[in-house]
Amino acid sequence: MRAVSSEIFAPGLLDGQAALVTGGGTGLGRAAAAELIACGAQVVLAGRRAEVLEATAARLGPAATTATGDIRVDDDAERIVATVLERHGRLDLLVNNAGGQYFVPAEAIATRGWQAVMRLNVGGTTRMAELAVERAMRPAGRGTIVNVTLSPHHGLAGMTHSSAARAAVESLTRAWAERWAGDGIAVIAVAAGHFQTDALDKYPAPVRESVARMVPLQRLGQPREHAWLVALLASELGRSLSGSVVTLDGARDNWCGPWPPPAITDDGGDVPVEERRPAATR
Ligand SMILES: CCCCCCCCCCC/C=C/C(=O)SCCNC(=O)CCNC(=O)[C@H](O)C(C)(C)COP(=O)(O)OP(=O)(O)OC[C@H]1O[C@@H](n2cnc3c(N)ncnc32)[C@H](O)[C@@H]1OP(=O)(O)O
Ligand SMILES: NC(=O)C1=CN([C@@H]2O[C@H](COP(=O)(O)OP(=O)(O)OC[C@H]3O[C@@H](n4cnc5c(N)ncnc54)[C@H](OP(=O)(O)O)[C@@H]3O)[C@@H](O)[C@H]2O)C=CC1
Repeated sequence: MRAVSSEIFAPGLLDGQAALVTGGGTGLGRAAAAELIACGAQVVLAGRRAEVLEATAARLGPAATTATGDIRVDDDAERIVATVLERHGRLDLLVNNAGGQYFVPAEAIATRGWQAVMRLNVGGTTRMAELAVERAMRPAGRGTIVNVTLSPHHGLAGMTHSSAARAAVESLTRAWAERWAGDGIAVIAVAAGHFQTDALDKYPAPVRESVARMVPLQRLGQPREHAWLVALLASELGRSLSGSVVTLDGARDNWCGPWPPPAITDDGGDVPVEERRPAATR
């Protein structure tokens, strides 16, 4: 019996599927795992901290199990994928969600910091994708990989190392989609804007306090919204979206300052609208 059903998808949308969600113990990964389970999938949560994974698995119920490891370490990455196959005999969906960075001005990024961000976001994501394809998806002739990246795409002050890393992942997404199409494998990137997860607590106070104002929608994204998109991409529709970067960001990509821009607002704080020409001159 299904413990919790999806709020928006038909029951059984992902029945029989086995999914691996890296970084599945927290935030966006946990929300994605919960929605995949609500749609009928079995989910393996991967991450470095066993206790975090176990707590999430207990919360999500018997369809969730765990595999501890560091996606940057080849032996760990191999063991995580092997665990999924031993447990379920298949891997239909890899959500490459584990990733991140630290907040720092571009000119202050140390070489080791740049390398750490690249190793996690590009190296770890690449290795997990390769292993999923080699060990499970190509032999099965089918699979879907969802790579979580970052919006805005026009550069993000304080996270330029991550912007560069995620641009690389989006480029790889397009290349993999083309390369693996003949193997029945779909590859899609989800460029997440600013979402309300516990991870935001680590950012400097002025960033935390103003981040929602940088989103034209004027609020942070909710993890369940991201999770719905991941479930949709795991469905049949994901196959024809292969090679795409789907941006889920409340229009953040379209504006790079606070919204509305203070310089153009009227006394009430609203964006002014131009006057229409008189009807006779239109
Ligand atoms: C003004 C413009 C405003 C724009 C505001 C936008 C705000 C947007 C916020 C919302 C968007 C949210 C996006 C998210 O992604 S939230 C998810 C966040 N989660 C994570 O980041 C988790 C994963 N992150 C990490 O594990 C680490 O950050 C890291 C990627 C660095 C990997 O850690 P690792 O353990 O490999 O690295 P080390 O700690 O060993 O460090 C290696 C070197 O990295 C440098 N470093 C690391 N941390 C810092 C720091 N806090 N400050 C400065 N330098 C740092 C450093 O060079 C390390 O080398 P050394 O140890 O030799 O010093
Ligand atoms: N929240 C937001 O606004 C946005 C988030 N994103 C991205 O979405 C993803 C999830 O973010 P969010 O949930 O907010 O943040 P979290 O920091 O909660 O998620 C990161 C997850 O990845 C895991 N992880 C980190 N490094 C490794 C590693 N080397 N090997 C295995 N697992 C690892 C962490 O678990 P553990 O430490 O136990 O290993 C954690 O569960 C990240 O890629 C993030 O950059 C993108 C845009 C916006």
